[in-house]
This record gives sequence, C-alpha cells and structure tokens, in this order.
Amino acid sequence: MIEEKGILFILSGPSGVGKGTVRKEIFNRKNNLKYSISMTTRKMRPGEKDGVDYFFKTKEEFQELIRQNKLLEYAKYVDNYYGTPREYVEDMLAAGHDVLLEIEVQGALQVKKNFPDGVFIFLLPPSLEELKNRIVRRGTETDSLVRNRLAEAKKEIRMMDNYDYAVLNDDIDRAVENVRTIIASEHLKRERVEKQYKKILEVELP
Ligand SMILES: Nc1ncnc2c1ncn2[C@@H]1O[C@H](COP(=O)(O)OP(=O)(O)OP(=O)(O)O)[C@@H](O)[C@H]1O
Ligand SMILES: Nc1nc2c(ncn2[C@@H]2O[C@H](COP(=O)(O)O)[C@@H](O)[C@H]2O)c(=O)[nH]1
Repeated sequence: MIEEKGILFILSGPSGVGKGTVRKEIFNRKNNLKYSISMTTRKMRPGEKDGVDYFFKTKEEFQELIRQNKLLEYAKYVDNYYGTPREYVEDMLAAGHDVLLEIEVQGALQVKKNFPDGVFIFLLPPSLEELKNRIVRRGTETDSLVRNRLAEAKKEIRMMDNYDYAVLNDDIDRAVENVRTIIASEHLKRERVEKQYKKILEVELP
C-alpha cells in the first residue's frame, strides 16, 4: 500500500538569488507546508533569532549532530556548516504534512539520493551581476565573502539540470507565483495517483 505521506519540497539555488524572500512570501499566504529550520555554525546576523531563522550551533555541537546521524543532509558552505534536522522532517512527512527545505546545492543533491520522490526546485538569478548586487545590497557579507559566494554560485548553477524545476527570479511576484503553482500541481498530481490507486484496489476480480 502507498504510504500516505507528505511531499518534500526542496527550494535551492545560489546565495542571494532570493530563496528566503520567496519562501517567506509563500509562508505569508495560506498553505499546508511546514518549514524545516536548518542548523548552522555561521554567526547570527543582526535581526536573526535562534530557533526562528536557524538553530545556531558551535562547530563541536554540529559535528556531534553529524556523528549521531541527526542530520538528513549537511554541507560545508563557505567555511560554515549547514544542515537539516532529520527528526523534524521525517516526523512531519510521516504525519502527512508537506515540508519545505531551503538549502544549497550540495545538500539538495544528498537529499535527492534519499528522497528521490522529493520535488527539487532551482531558483535562478537573471545574471551573476544581479546576483552580486543582491548579496551586496543585503549587506550581510564582507567583500571577500561576496566573492566566495559568487564563486560557489557558478558551481551551483552548473548543477541545475539535477532539479525537477527551474524558476527564474527576475521578478519576485512572478517567482513566488511560479513556485506556488509547482507546489499546488505536484500536490494535485499525487492526490490523483493516490485516488486512482485506491479505485483500482476497490474493484473485485471476476
Ligand atoms: N526578484 C528580486 N528582485 C530584486 N531583489 C530581490 C529579488 N528577490 C530577492 N531580492 C533581494 O535579494 C536579496 C537576497 O535575497 P534572499 O536573502 O532572499 O536570498 P537567499 O537566496 O535566501 O540568500 P541566502 O542563500 O544567502 O540565504 C534580498 O535583499 C532580497 O530582498
Ligand atoms: N545544505 C544546506 N544548506 C543550507 C541549509 N540551510 C541553509 N542553507 C544554505 O546555505 C547557504 C548560506 O546561507 P546563509 O543563511 O548563510 O546566507 C544558502 O544557500 C542557504 O540556502 C541546510 O540546512 N543545508
């Protein structure tokens, strides 16, 4: 029997492309999604809150989580670790909730190995120039970190073919609508398959 589980959505793409902005817009509207708050060893930015934006951990704490297999995926990204808590995601999916991860590309590829049925969405910037402008305008990174993040971005964009969908974030409203449409249509698709599956099994053999 098909287990009635939630769908895992992975929103990914280079730093500064607008993943967080799109995600917040999606969660501002009515939805059936749960957001998985990540763990990180990076320093908290002004305005960020522990347990809301991330669970902020020391390097030692993070390494212990890895050792105890408590992370669904993790990656070292520009000198810091980032990872997804396993228990929350597995519990939510098992309870039938859809879950959204907002993660970089190395982590997304790990998730794909373990959750091939996940829906992988890549957010693409209009250009590297605009990506740089967005990171600089956000004002969270030093010049050298901007350079490192852009170098990662080029590698990440090369991996876009591994995703189910690519959404261009040139216009924020359009990008949000496109991601919402993907989420809704994947949902519908799975509901239809589930219904059909049940219908087939209801029929008595002659
Ligand atoms: N379509 C857009 N047009 C112009 N600016 C945008 C657009 N989308 C997002 N931004 C801006 O770009 C900056 C980076 O966006 P955001 O922080 O959401 O990116 P991110 O992909 O989540 O970054 P990171 O991966 O580093 O967390 C923000 O200042 C945001 O307001
Ligand atoms: N592999 C993972 N990547 C993650 C996770 N949480 C966030 N991220 C990504 O890291 C970079 C940098 O984030 P920032 O907050 O320092 O700008 C960005 O691409 C995030 O999406 C995670 O759990 N796993």
